[in-house]
Amino acid sequence: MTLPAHGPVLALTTGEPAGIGPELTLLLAAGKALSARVVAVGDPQLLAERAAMIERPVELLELAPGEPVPPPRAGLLPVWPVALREPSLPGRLATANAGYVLETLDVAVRACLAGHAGGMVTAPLHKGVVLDAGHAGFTGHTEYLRDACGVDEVVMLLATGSALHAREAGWRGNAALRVALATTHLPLREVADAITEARLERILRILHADLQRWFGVARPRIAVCGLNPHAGEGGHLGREELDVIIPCLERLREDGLLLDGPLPADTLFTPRHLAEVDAVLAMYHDQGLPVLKYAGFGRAANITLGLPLVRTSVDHGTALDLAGRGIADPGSLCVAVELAADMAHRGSMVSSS
Ligand SMILES: NC(=O)C1=CN([C@@H]2O[C@H](COP(=O)(O)OP(=O)(O)OC[C@H]3O[C@@H](n4cnc5c(N)ncnc54)[C@H](O)[C@@H]3O)[C@@H](O)[C@H]2O)C=CC1
Ligand SMILES: NCC(=O)COP(=O)(O)O
Repeated sequence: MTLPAHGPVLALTTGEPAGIGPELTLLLAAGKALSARVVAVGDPQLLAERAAMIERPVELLELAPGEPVPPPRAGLLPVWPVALREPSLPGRLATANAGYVLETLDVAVRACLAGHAGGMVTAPLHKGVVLDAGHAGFTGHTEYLRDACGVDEVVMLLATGSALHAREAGWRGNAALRVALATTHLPLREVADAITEARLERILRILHADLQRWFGVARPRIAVCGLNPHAGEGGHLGREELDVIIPCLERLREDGLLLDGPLPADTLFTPRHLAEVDAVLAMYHDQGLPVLKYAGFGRAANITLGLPLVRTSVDHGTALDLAGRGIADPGSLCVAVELAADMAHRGSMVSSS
């Protein structure tokens, strides 16, 4: 297989139309030429309106998936059109457009699976409006893509920009951080029951394999958080560590995985401990992500591991308060695009070898 001359094609879904996704896409296209051929998936009329609103002239080029995508050029944005269900205004959510948002994801997934794109990057969607529109059980891109790709398990990993391209094993306690989650979008009340030995084993095996595959870490060392304060204090503050996490880690260590823990999350997230490991597995969303966002909000990306395609995303949400003003920071989207390009490049090298 020949590597693409102008970088891989990446499908960039433009996200919730009332949020900052469309304008971040335009800011990205208006900036310096990228190392990938980014194709926006969204409504061309919406993009033209937002470009005028934020005063960033961008030439839109409508294409169909599979048609040749020109080399990246500042000021040019190829688009695979998906029609809004109704006109959208910044900051005003409309349930009618939830189907539009999901259709952009479907178009991107199909393009990746058909080989028309080397990966997909997602601008933020609004989970609440998708649910309000009647898509019961929708909890986010991560789970939607798992189901769309027909896999049983995926892993959400967020990484700060400085950790994304770190090829060496370990990093030295600066702001570089990779945090994966054992559970993603669950009410806190349901978290403890969701942490089973079987789930933890699947998550850790995917994390181990994809740290090798995508980050080039030959022998990943993973630190695993406890669920309870002080990792359960020997069973006095909760038994999940003794009954579930420790037995799972012991079994996986027998298979050669390098796992530390379960460790108390409060002290695990300190430079001395982080310096020893390649990634941290947090037990739930708000155990791991506040630390990651403190370390690198706006300079980090979200990666879905375990999919048969490359998917990266931003580290933030729809920021309805900023939409339409042209002041949202495109930093995380840049990181997500560059990372997806890198991953797609690696993927094509693997499949060509
Ligand atoms: N990848 C995705 O699709 C994600 C979607 N979301 C969704 O976004 C919606 C809103 O979530 P929130 O918790 O309010 O988080 P949010 O990230 O949208 O906003 C939190 C704060 O960060 C600021 N902010 C966010 N992105 C920014 C940027 N690029 N530049 C400058 N400031 C920025 C906002 O103005 C706000 O003050 C929810 O429905 C949530 O589920 C949240 C995270 C990721
Ligand atoms: N906080 C991360 C987040 O909500 C990302 O969700 P997803 O839409 O990428 O699954």
